[in-house]
Amino acid sequence: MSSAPPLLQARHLGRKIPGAQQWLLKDINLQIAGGERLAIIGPTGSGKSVLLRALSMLDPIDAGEILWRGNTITNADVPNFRRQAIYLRQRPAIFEGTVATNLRIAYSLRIRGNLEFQKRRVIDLLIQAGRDENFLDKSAAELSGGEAQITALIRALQCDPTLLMLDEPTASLDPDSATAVEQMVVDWQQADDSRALIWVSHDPAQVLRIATREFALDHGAEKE
Ligand SMILES: Nc1ncnc2c1ncn2[C@@H]1O[C@H](COP(=O)(O)OP(=O)(O)OP(=O)(O)O)[C@@H](O)[C@H]1O
Repeated sequence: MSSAPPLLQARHLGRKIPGAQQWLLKDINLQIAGGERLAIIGPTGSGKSVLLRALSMLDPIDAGEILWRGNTITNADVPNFRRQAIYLRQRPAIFEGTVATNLRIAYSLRIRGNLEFQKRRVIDLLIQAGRDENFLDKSAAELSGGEAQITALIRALQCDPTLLMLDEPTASLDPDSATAVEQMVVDWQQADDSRALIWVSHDPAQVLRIATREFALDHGAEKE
């Protein structure tokens, strides 16, 4: 029986403080396959965000390698990787205009040129996140932190990634909104078993609700 390589894999991954010798991440080995929802957990300052940024190829690494579907990701592979693996930081980038402008903007990016804005699907996602169609006309400048997170998340989901990497996506949401957003993301993953999710969280109750597996960090290394 042949087994497919994992979607994303880190082998002996290390990252130092830029310009210094001190390690931020040390000898990280992890992998995630389609169908999985991996929670990265650990105390404040343990390196969760640094790890997610490294895995999403946003920061250079100083040791080891990152593989996508079994192949090391080279600079030339990054656009293709970004089409399939979307990373969302805790405070998302929001552009001028309305929420709708922000959702349409994903399609103006060359790497996603074959996709079209699907209003019905967007409205369904908004409803799932506890908003409605009127939210599309809201000025982006007036969005709260939590509303910006919802906007960025829906912008990512409508791009049909294979892997979604989320850094505390509910950090600015009230408990009800957070639960709704958790369910929206879990539903997205469960709709297709080739999809996978990495979710940084420091909330054990949330991890129990969303994750199929955990990866615990402590001082930049996997917790024993
Ligand atoms: N570029 C950098 N230069 C120096 N130190 C850094 C750099 N980036 C991150 N750090 C440090 O690395 C440690 C881990 O940071 P990180 O943001 O990954 O923590 P975290 O586990 O996500 O914490 P939190 O739960 O508070 O979000 C912190 O001590 C942080 O100050």
